[in-house]
Amino acid sequence: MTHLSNTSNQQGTSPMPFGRYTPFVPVDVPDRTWPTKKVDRAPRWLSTDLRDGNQALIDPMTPARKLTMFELLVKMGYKEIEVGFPSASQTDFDFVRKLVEEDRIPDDVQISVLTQAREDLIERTVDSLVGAPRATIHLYNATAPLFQRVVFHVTPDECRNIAVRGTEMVMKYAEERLGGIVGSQDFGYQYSPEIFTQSDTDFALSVCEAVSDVWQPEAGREIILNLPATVEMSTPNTYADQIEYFGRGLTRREHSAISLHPHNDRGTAVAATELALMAGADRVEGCLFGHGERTGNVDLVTLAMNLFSQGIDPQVDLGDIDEVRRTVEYCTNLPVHPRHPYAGDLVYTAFSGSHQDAIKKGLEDLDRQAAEQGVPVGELPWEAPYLPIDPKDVGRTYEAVIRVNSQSGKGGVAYVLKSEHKLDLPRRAQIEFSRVVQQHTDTEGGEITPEEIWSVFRAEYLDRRTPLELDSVHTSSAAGEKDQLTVGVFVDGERQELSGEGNGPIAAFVDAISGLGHDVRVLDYAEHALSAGGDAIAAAYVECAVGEKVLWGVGLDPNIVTASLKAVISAVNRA
Ligand SMILES: CC(=O)SCCNC(=O)CCNC(=O)[C@H](O)C(C)(C)COP(=O)(O)OP(=O)(O)OC[C@H]1O[C@@H](n2cnc3c(N)ncnc32)[C@H](O)[C@@H]1OP(=O)(O)O
Ligand SMILES: CC(C)C(=O)C(=O)O
Repeated sequence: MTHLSNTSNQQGTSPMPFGRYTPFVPVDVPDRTWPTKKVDRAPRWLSTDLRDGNQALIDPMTPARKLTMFELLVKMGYKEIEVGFPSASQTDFDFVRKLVEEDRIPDDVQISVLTQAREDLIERTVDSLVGAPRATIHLYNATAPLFQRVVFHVTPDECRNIAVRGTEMVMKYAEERLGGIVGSQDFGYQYSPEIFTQSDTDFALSVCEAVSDVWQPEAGREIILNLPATVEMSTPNTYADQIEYFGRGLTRREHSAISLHPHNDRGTAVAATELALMAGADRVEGCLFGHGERTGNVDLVTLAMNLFSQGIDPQVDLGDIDEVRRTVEYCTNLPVHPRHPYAGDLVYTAFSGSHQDAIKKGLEDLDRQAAEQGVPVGELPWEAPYLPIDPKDVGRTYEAVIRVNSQSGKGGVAYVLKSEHKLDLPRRAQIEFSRVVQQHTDTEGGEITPEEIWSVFRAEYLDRRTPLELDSVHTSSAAGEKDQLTVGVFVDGERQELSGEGNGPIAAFVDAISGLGHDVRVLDYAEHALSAGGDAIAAAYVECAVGEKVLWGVGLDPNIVTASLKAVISAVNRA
């Protein structure tokens, strides 16, 4: 048995055998220009959900699920859709036939089908397209030295020849079976030097040139040269260098679309794609939510939303991102991660206190600006702490933006009370109540839902009945004189009538209950209506010193005076 010894490094011996791995050797482009370029429009998109995405599923999609996915992609606005590998299985072949025979391909959509460079497979592939209004045939063979040596047992020339022969066969069968329409405006051809990232870039270029020599691209007869990062090999900049280098060396550039097909082995497919677009690529192939072989293809949703968040039209509709996610989850039978950019369950949610505080302030600031300018918030430029886009723009709501657990502070709790119950607690009351909630989360653990926050709030401030409960209130005041007040209160369940006087009803009430031995001083007071209109409920917040303790009370009542007195009672009962 071979035993791998640990590898030494400068620090000593590592438990990881890193010495087995060879650093990637990038193509040399010292005068690269892409780092200063900007992406200012969406590329041409091709969704390969029904091919690369489907071939990598534990349970490949049933025909019904394939159709659901196709319809989703069309509805979202994808104009190029790879619908399968018709020579792989009867299911794939039949699916293409279904689209063609049932006339399901909209006029502005180009389907695409993939084949290896093998005659029997090419013939079958072309047959699947008979009667199609338009389509692209996509041929591939691997150009990397490892594949030439280990998989195909060919020399570089023989490898190039596989691509050339394959292209000739596509043209031959298309002439025969499709009436010579391949190469017309509507029937296209695509070639991929598979494993482009691991290939010698000059060699991959020479194979593409040889394929183009056969195809003879010209105006109205484009060739798509698709340069896959079949396996992502290195940092995103190295892919961008390969793409710029390839584009510079390519002849007939104006009749060739340079296409990207990135995979995500290193977790940087999105970045690699964005840099490669800066390096001059025209087109991107990927899958919704990054499905596909191993770690997946580049994620089309993230790419599109990244453009959107920079003020660029993504050319696809993600206005109901949850619906897109649900459909993809149904078709693939795989869940989308809760932290998936833009679409995950948790990505518009803040749990931690300082984030919640900043988001709450940001959303309030937008509300204020909207009110000042008399426009809906949706018409204002988006700017909010911690939220790169407005969740509403993808059909998500603010409701779930802030969730509360033991990491949360006053901002989150206050946001929940305000958004769910219209209670706008004064700052010190927020701090006080967030400590109450903190005690709850520390004891119970986990998240506390808005319903639980409300029930803790009620129990703490609104529902205490002892020692005092207000039953009736009668006030009288004359100009220049102190307020006179008579109240009926239950004292530990027993009704009593009390009277007091003071500068205002609260002072008169404090005076009235002082006879019961309650030493109360009012330190701060705030009130607001919970809603507009004559029958609105008022909320009163009173900060009191009750004996030695300083604490808040809250009262709700249609009558503002009664609400204030209830707030004082709330503080006394809490004390
Ligand atoms: C990176 C990618 O995602 S590429 C797309 C990959 N997707 C798929 O493979 C899914 C669909 N494929 C299939 O169902 C099958 O591979 C089929 C039906 C197309 C072919 O099946 P089989 O005939 O059994 O061949 P198999 O899958 O084992 O392919 C290997 C053979 O094809 C050759 N081959 C592989 N790729 C290519 C290619 N692009 N062009 C020409 N020959 C190729 C291999 O060298 C090997 O040949 P050998 O048997 O002489 O050694
Ligand atoms: C066939 C090619 C484009 C492919 O799927 C890949 O290289 O990942």
